[in-house]
Amino acid sequence: MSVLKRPPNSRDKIMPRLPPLILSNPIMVAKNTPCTLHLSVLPPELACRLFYTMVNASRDWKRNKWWLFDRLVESPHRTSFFARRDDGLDNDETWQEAAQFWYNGRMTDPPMVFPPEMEEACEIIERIVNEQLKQRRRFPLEWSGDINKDVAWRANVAASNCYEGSKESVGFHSDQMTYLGPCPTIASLSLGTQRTFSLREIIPTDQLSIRKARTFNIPLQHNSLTIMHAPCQEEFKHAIPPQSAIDVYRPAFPEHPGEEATFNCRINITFRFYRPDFRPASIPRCKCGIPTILRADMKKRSSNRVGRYWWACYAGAQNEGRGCNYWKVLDMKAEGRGPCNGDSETADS
Ligand SMILES: O=C(O)CCC(=O)C(=O)O
Ligand SMILES: [Fe+2]
Repeated sequence: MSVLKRPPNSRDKIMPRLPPLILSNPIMVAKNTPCTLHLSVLPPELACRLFYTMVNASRDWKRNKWWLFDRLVESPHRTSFFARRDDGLDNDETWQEAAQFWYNGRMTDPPMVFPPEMEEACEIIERIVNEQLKQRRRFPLEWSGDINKDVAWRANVAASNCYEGSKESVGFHSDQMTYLGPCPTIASLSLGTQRTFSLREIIPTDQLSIRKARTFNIPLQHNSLTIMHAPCQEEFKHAIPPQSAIDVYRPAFPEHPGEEATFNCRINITFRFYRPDFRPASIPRCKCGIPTILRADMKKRSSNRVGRYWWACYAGAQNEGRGCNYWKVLDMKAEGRGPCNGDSETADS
C-alpha cells in the first residue's frame, strides 16, 4: 500500500532565510535597501556639540513602556520626543498628543523644543533629504503639498534614543505611521559609539515560496545619516540589536578644553515630518475612545493594494493589554486627506 503524502501547504514551501549581509558603504546600502547612508553629514564640531547636548539631556529620558498581551514590557533603551515649534502643527495640545503617542499613549511631559544644536543639524539634514527626494521615485500616497513649494520634506518633530553600552537595543519593528502617513521619509542621525542598524525585508505572503528574506546589517558611524525612504516602513523592519562588544567613542572636540573623555553610548535622532493631513484631531478613535494607530499590511502588499493601510485600536498597549479590536481601512479620499503625489492618477494606490 502506498503511503499518501500530505499535500504541501504554503508553510512547507517557506524558503529559509539567507545569511545576513553587511552593507559597509553607501553604494551597497542604496543597492540593497530603500535607505541611503550619508557619512560625515554635520560639521565635526557641531556633531560633537550636539552629542554632548543630547548625552547630558538623556539622563532624564524615559524607557518606553507598553503592554504586550498580559505583560508590561519596557524598551531596552531610553527615549525622548522633541517638537520644532513654529513649524508644522498648530497648537500645544496637538504637540502634547503627538508626544504622548510616541510613548505608546502614556501621559508625558510636554515635548521638548529642539535645542539650538538640533535646529542647526536639522537644517543641514533637511537639505540632504530634499536633495535625495528630487532624485528618487515618489509614491502616490506621499504628501505633495507644502507651505513652501520647493521643499518636499521638512522635519517638525524628532525622536531621540540613547543606547548605553553594548546591550541596550531596539527590537525589529516598523515605525507607526499614525501622524507620518503612508510612505514616510525618516532621517536618522547617529552620534557617538558605532552600532549596527539591521534591516529585514518582510516578504509578502504570495512570494514566500519564491523569495528569501535577508537581514542587512549597516554599521552606523558617528555623524552618519541613514534616510529611511519610502517604502521602508511598509516593506522592511529595522532594529538596533544588542552586541557582544562595542568600541568606545572619543570625540574629536572635547566638551571641556583639555579634557579627553570617552563614551560608550550612541545617540540617535530621527527627524520626522508629521503631516498636516494626519494631524491628531483627524485620527479616528476606536471604541475605547482613544486615537487608533495607522498600520501597513506588510504581508499582502503585492497582490491586493486595497486595504493596504488600516487604523487599529491601540488601547491594548496601554490598558493592561485590553483593546477593542477596532479596525478600519484607511481611505485617503473619504477621510479628506492629501494632497498626495498620486492624486491626479486614477489607478488605486
Ligand atoms: O536607533 C536607531 O537608529 C533606530 C531607532 C528607531 O528605530 C526608532 O526610534 O524608531
Ligand atoms: Fe524605528
